[in-house]
Amino acid sequence: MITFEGVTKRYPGGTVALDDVSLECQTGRITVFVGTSGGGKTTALRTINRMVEPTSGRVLIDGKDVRERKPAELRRGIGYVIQHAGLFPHRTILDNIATVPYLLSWNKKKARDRALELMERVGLDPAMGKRYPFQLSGGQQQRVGVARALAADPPIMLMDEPFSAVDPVVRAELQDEFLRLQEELHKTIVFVTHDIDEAIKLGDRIAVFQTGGRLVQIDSPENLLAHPADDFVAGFIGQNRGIRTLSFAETGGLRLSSDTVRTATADAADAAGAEWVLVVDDDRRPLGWARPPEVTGQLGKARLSPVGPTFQVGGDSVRTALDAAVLSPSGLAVGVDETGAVVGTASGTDLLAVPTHGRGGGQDAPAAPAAPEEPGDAEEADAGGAG
Ligand SMILES: Nc1ncnc2c1ncn2[C@@H]1O[C@H](COP(=O)(O)OP(=O)(O)OP(=O)(O)O)[C@@H](O)[C@H]1O
Repeated sequence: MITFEGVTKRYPGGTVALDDVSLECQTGRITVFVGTSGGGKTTALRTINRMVEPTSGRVLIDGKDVRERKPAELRRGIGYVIQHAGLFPHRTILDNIATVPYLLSWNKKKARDRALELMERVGLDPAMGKRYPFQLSGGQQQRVGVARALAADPPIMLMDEPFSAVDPVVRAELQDEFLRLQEELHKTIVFVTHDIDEAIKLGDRIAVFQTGGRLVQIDSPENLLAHPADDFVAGFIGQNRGIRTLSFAETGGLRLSSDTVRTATADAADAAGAEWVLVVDDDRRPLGWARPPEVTGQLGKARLSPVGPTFQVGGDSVRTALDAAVLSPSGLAVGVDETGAVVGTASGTDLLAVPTHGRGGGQDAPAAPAAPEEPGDAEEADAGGAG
């Protein structure tokens, strides 16, 4: 657990980057810092590994003040990933990943074996190990950055906009793989982003910072969407709040209808009353939508409209199912099981009747307003270090 206790940071010149921030980052979970530009997210992140020293207040890791530990030793136990990866340009990919193991005096073979293992873990071909950073794409460089941060298996990872510099498709891939990796590794992760969608996708908890370094709300994504603490948070989350809330509603309990489902060999007369029927093969795989009033003979012989996106019952959220309904020619979403066989269909109204409930995690009190203080004179510590 990482604990911020009344942390304030005033830079020389008077800028208040953090204003009496108190919060907890739970062990083994992802806490995301979001908010306006200049809201203090990066400053907050860097107080954890002592790249920034607070003017007042304390940061504790598992109850111990980080100031009791030497910065270099502290940082070896904390992975750090930044935008553009920050790789050493004149070192090979393998040596970049092995940076911290080398610092820890592992022998060269062990360090390189670990680097190779991590390349596979983050989805990189180990053959790339001999290349230099400039010979990799932006997305590949970010993967190297993640591998490097994981090299010494630190329990904590600090990630400062790690996926911001890549295009949206690569970004979504990196996010998905990051979540898969976290399911295996259970690191305590603090992740900075300015992108609320990224925060909602990745965060177990989201901390929203406002200009002036004020923590406005820390909450689960569901609660943040459902109960923004104030107009600032509501505005920051933006429109589509209701639709986004549906990302957390599960389709497992949905009652699906089979009334509209027919096999390809069925006769159109059998579905005469229906405006649309979903035609399926013998394994109940969806083939397409037919309009019985316009079809004579076997349904499978009719001109079928494409099924469009489907949703996996119990696996996908109501938001995905609703998207499938909107894009379906019939207005009905097609629910399938894990083999792709049709379970049944649901209308938009059926889907919206599903209760949305949280994944857990109560609403914390927002940070108290700052007490006025004299400007501090703490200087920023060494801002380098890849560990
Ligand atoms: N070394 C520094 N010296 C003086 N002021 C600083 C320093 N670093 C940051 N600041 C100021 O502190 C405030 C918070 O900066 P910080 O980088 O933490 O914000 P942020 O929320 O991460 O912003 P962004 O989303 O734009 O990266 C800003 O006003 C910034 O200009």
